Amino acid sequence: MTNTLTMLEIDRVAKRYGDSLAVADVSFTISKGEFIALMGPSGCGKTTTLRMIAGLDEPTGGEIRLWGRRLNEDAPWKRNAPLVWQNYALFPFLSVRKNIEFGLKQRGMPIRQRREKAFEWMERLGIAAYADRGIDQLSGGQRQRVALARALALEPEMLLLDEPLSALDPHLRVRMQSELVRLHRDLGITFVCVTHSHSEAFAMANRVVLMNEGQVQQIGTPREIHRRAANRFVAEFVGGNNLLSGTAVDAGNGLMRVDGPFGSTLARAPTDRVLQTGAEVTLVIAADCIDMLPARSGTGNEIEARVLTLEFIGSAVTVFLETLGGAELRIQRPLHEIENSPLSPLSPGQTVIARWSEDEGYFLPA
Ligand SMILES: Nc1ncnc2c1ncn2[C@@H]1O[C@H](COP(=O)(O)OP(=O)(O)OP(=O)(O)O)[C@@H](O)[C@H]1O
Repeated sequence: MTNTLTMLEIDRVAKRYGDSLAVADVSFTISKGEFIALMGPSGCGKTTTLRMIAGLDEPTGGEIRLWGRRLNEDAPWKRNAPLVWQNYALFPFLSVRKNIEFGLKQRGMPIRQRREKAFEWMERLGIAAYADRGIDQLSGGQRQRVALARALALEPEMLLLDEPLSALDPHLRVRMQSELVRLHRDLGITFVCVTHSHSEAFAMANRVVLMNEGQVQQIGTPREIHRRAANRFVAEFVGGNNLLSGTAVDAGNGLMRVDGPFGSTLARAPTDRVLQTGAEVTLVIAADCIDMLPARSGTGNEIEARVLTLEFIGSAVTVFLETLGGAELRIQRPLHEIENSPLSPLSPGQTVIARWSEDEGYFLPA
């Protein structure tokens, strides 16, 4: 169904190269003003999907519609007004200003006007001081800003970005992430960004399209994907999840007991299907939903476990535990919480109680 805000429709789109199917039947819609991330592992078909949206590749099946109008056979230059591809290489022999002016010149904008426009965008992206420098005299972050200014100067309705931050060092990448989010918010342009990094996708996008092997695995807000993975692939790809395999034991009251090497745990029974007693199931519990206590509190699921290792990631700590039955559990907590816990100083070999409530876990589809 097309609603008034639906800008772009990717409708059962496929792309075949000889015998191999790079994109196999992908459907999703993009509303005006959204920041969409196309995310997935290498080779999943995300770049091919973006290239088809840009008109750089023609689909071998399905239809792409912009504001309800079929785009499949339109050459990129015909789409240029609404859709702009950000990743074309910069011209190394032209100055920053001339790089930004280039597309405007191609569109026939008079010299005075395109000077003004280029200046406006250089100011906006903080690169006006380098206007007359050559591209090879710029840092990676500055080049990234030039590429953005050049694309945005064309005033697109939709900006298409393919791994825009991949060439930057980690520190700069995080800064550019915030900058892209701010630009998106200030400009109201629709952004579609390909990335293989879930932290990047989740930090920037309103909605994430997660792909694998040429197919969409899940579409949702970062929170939805984090809190309710649609399948095993998603639960594993986004990281930070515990996948507990066990046997369902009927428990009643909307709860289901699951027994496995981690012990015995209760979770809300799924509402969309009936789980038979004895069925092999996989429960997902996000690492940040598990607490660590020095002793049992008598509420929720409580499993005794031994600390294996601790991993410090900025202000968060991932603690790897082993249960008495030999299952591995991971827990993610803020560093200050670990430091101020009665368990502090937490160290390998220590015994703790891992605790989570019955509402935290959910079952993967069979
Ligand atoms: N021009 C081409 N000819 C043949 N096969 C291709 C072509 N372009 C892409 N493919 C194949 O299609 C599949 C999807 O490629 P695509 O570039 O879309 O993946 P991706 O998810 O963007 O991966 P990456 O993150 O590595 O860029 C891959 O198996 C790739 O080898």
